[in-house]
Amino acid sequence: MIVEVVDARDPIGTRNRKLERLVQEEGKPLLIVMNKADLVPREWAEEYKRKSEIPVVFISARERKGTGILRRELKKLAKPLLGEKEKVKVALIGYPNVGKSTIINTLKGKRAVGTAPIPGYTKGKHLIRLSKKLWLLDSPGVVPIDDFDELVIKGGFPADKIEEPVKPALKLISRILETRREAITEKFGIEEFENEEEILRRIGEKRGLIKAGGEVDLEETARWLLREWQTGRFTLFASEEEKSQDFIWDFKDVLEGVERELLLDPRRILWRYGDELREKLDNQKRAGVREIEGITVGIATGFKKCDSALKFLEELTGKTAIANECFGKKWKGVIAILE
Ligand SMILES: Nc1nc2c(ncn2[C@@H]2O[C@H](COP(=O)(O)OP(=O)(O)OP(=O)(O)O)[C@@H](O)[C@H]2O)c(=O)[nH]1
Repeated sequence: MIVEVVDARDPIGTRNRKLERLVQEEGKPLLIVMNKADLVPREWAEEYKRKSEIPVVFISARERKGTGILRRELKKLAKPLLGEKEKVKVALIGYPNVGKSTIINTLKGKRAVGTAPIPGYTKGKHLIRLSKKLWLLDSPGVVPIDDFDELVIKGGFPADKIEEPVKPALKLISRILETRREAITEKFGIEEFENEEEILRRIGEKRGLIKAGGEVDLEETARWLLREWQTGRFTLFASEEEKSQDFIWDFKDVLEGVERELLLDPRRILWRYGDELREKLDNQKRAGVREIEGITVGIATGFKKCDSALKFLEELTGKTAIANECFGKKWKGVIAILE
């Protein structure tokens, strides 16, 4: 089976139709995995999925979202083969830097394969067990890119090592304008412009990348922009603020319990509901807030730091935490009383 890994921000640029045709001609099952879905809005992803004639799954390997769906889809597609074969091998194929190694790590659940923002990092081959008969093969980004500027945009050549970065950066800007023009305004505050070069110059001005004579250092600016793009810090879509709205509010039960018992000391709440919360705790951000007799009780989990979880609750409620208790190992959560 073939899984074509694609960058969800640039599916047109990172899908390879020739490869897809070849796989289909061979009669092998093909699944398109749009990775880095955390960098695109959900509606956009769903629209894309609806239009595709090949099965598509959106995931964020880095945020460990959607991997359950991916596993299920792999098993579903493998089903017709599983009856007749001893072992079905799943091969991940894609351009460099689309996140193949990160996907493998996530599916395996451990840090099995090295990942790095430096393109071309994956070396050698690994077989990883997905189920008794289903095996995943990690292979390097084998899809060749002929055009150098395209190679850079797709992250196939580290931005810092490019000798002449301006041309690929201008091409990237032009690609961004084509895909989603507003991103330039949202990210850099640039509303009107003559052409790509003016955009690049103004980005340099904003970042203070100025040469000795007072002119904008276009090359440094180009490298910076390409680096932002390659590492995923520059997103075409939702800003961080919009993304933080994307929470699942499912502590209703716990909060109702808290209300019933009016246990307003967070330590006691944690003691009583700790196991339940720990069970629900993973890296998916969740939060719940409830007013109980003029006091606000809030729970948030799935954060890297307790402080961030607490800050989130404070911002959400516009109140200050007067007591809180932190919990969780890798992913942290907090339960707090806010006033
Ligand atoms: N935002 C975001 N970044 C991701 C995601 N998955 C991977 N990345 C980042 O993309 C970069 C490349 O990831 P890798 O897993 O090394 O990519 P690869 O396809 O194995 O790359 P090669 O080794 O060059 O073939 C790293 O900086 C990852 O952290 C994701 O779901 N979201």
